[in-house]
Amino acid sequence: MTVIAIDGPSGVGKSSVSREVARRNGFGYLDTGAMYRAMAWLCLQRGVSDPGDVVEQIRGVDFEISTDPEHVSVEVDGIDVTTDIRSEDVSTNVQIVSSVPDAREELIGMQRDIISRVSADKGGIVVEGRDITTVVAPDADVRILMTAREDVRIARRAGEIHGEATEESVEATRAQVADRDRKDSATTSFLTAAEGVHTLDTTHIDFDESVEAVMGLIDQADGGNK
Ligand SMILES: Nc1ncnc2c1ncn2[C@@H]1O[C@H](COP(=O)(O)OP(=O)(O)OP(=O)(O)O)[C@@H](O)[C@H]1O
Ligand SMILES: Nc1ccn([C@@H]2O[C@H](COP(=O)(O)O)[C@@H](O)[C@H]2O)c(=O)n1
Repeated sequence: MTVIAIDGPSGVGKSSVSREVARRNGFGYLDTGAMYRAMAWLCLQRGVSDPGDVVEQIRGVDFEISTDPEHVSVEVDGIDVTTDIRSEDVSTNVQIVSSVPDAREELIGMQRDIISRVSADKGGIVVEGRDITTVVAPDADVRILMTAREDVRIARRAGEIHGEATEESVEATRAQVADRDRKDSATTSFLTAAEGVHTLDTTHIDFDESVEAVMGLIDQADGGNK
């Protein structure tokens, strides 16, 4: 069973690269950010923002996340929220959940259960987020911190949202990316690699090269285990 842990800031390419790496290896894929987003969606729907109440919402919810890299989906209380959790409202308010230590403990427990079950079932899993290499799966077989210069990440995200990275779209995206990283830095450490974690700087490499670099690190770890 192989566990690949990938962390990094907003827009660096964690989700897209992790999904492709999972696909190529026949592994499962877990987007932990989608879990925080789903719980934030739930709290926003119910008008809950008090930290104590946030934890209660999470404990009582019926939650499903697909770990199939070919088909990513998220359900909360039987409602498909796959698209809604990507809204600007959720993106700017996700910290109502991710900044609450008890809420994190709940989600980390769920993430560890999924990692054990799916890696046993599929032979491996690629898990991505902000605290996977350090807190959720510090014993993962391969641990990677993906980085890229902030202006490059903003241009990538702007291209994704607006179709192309024009001056206007870049400005509109800048605050979102930088703001989220600043807020997230208060609870998780994803800008510098912890001991034993590989840093993969993607500033000057494209998507395919990033995937190849992760595949190379997996091969390297496999070689070391033989
Ligand atoms: N190395 C790369 N070079 C160029 N573009 C890339 C690279 N890696 C990913 N991308 C593109 O950048 C965009 C953002 O990637 P992605 O959504 O995977 O980032 P993320 O780190 O998961 O962000 P977030 O944490 O905000 O969800 C996507 O359009 C993706 O195709
Ligand atoms: N391990 C993680 C993953 C995510 N978060 C929080 O969720 C937000 C959304 O994550 P995306 O990867 O979908 O951008 C993120 O901004 C964090 O607040 C987290 O705390 N830990």
